[in-house]
This record gives sequence, structure tokens and C-alpha cells, in this order.
Amino acid sequence: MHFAASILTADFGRLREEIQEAERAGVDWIHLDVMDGVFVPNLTFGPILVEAVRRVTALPLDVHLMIVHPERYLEDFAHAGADHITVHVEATYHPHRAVERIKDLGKKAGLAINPGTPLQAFEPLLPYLDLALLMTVNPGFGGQRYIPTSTERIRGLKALRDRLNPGCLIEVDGGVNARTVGEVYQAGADVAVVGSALFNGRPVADNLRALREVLE
Ligand SMILES: O=C(CO)[C@@H](O)[C@H](O)COP(=O)(O)O
Repeated sequence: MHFAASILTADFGRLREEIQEAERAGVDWIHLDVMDGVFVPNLTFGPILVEAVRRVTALPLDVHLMIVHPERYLEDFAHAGADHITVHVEATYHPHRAVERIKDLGKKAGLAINPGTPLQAFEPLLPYLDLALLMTVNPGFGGQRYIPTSTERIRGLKALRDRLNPGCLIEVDGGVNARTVGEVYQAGADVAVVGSALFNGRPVADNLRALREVLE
């Protein structure tokens, strides 16, 4: 299983150190949550921070756009150095067009759905995706509790993925920690986004080891 470290709960005053500590600890990707205060009730950052993070790590940058009409900013995030760009199916009238545009920009394309969106929303687009991101909390904030019914949804998404596009990775996002990581892995997640269970004032290497030990 791959771990994508979400910087949302990192100390932004020491962001370079936090990211480099995560890289040394062995996380696989850096996950960046872009929020617009409209699609989700929180604001974070835009391409300028992605560009700054690009300069301090060689890890793949996994950019999760929680913004309405994300197609307006795809070029900006691609040029800032994103490797993966994920848009929400609920945030655009034209998710297929957005996914194709991300791929035309030479990036891996992801589609995300919220906990209240039926899994079937993935079905028409799965053949075009590199990543299918299932929110396992309501998006907007780090440190929330994993929604238990997500586990059955991960199993359902795995079945869809295996049928329609075995090369697409299943990414789960929200509330993944040492208590829940085993369950999401068993259900079929390939990548876990982890924020507060990695960036919490304790050494990232110890936190990552605790997650990996559950999977041994
Ligand atoms: O997208 C989001 C929140 O909207 C996530 O990426 C969180 O950043 C995950 O944080 P934890 O639940 O792991 O603390």
C-alpha cells in the first residue's frame, strides 16, 4: 500500500522541514488539498504553494482540487509541478472533459467522490482514470473520523475498478490511522491519504512505521 502524506495538518511555518522529514521517513507521495471555501467550507492554497513544494521534494505531488469548476485552473496546477491532479465529480459539469484535459497536460488524472455520492458516479469515467479517490470523511478538514460505511464502498469501488480499468489506483482519503488502515487495505485501497496520523508533532517516521506495522 502507498501512503500519500497530506500536508493539511502539517506545521506550515516549517513546511519545508515537515515535507523533507516525510520524504526521509519513506512516504510515497505528498498530497495537497486545494480548497476554495465554496465546494468545501474551508480555504487553503493555490498553485503558488504547489510550486513552492515542488522545489523542496522529488516525491510525486498529488493535488486534490476541492474547488468548483476546477477546469479553470488545471493548467496552473500542471505548470506549478503537480504530478497527479484530481477533480471532484460533484464540482464540474464536465468531469470527462476535465479528466481528458489533465491527461493532455501530461499528468495523471484522478476523479474524487464525496461520501454522499453514489459509487456509480465512477462508472462512466473509470476507463479514463489513473486514480479513483473515495472520500472517507466529508472533505474540508483534517483530523475527522473515518465514516464506517466507507469500507463497503471501497469494496464496491474495487469490484468496479477490477472490471473496468484494472490499472486505475484506488485512493482513500480521510480518517486513515493505525485503527482504520488495516480495514481500508483489506477492502482494496491501493493508496491511503494520511494527514493527522502522520503530521501531529511526533516523528513522521514513527507514525509511518506504526501504519505499516498494521499491514505486516
Ligand atoms: O482532503 C482531506 C480533507 O478534506 C484530507 O486529505 C485530509 O487532509 C486527511 O486528513 P486526516 O483525516 O488524515 O487527518
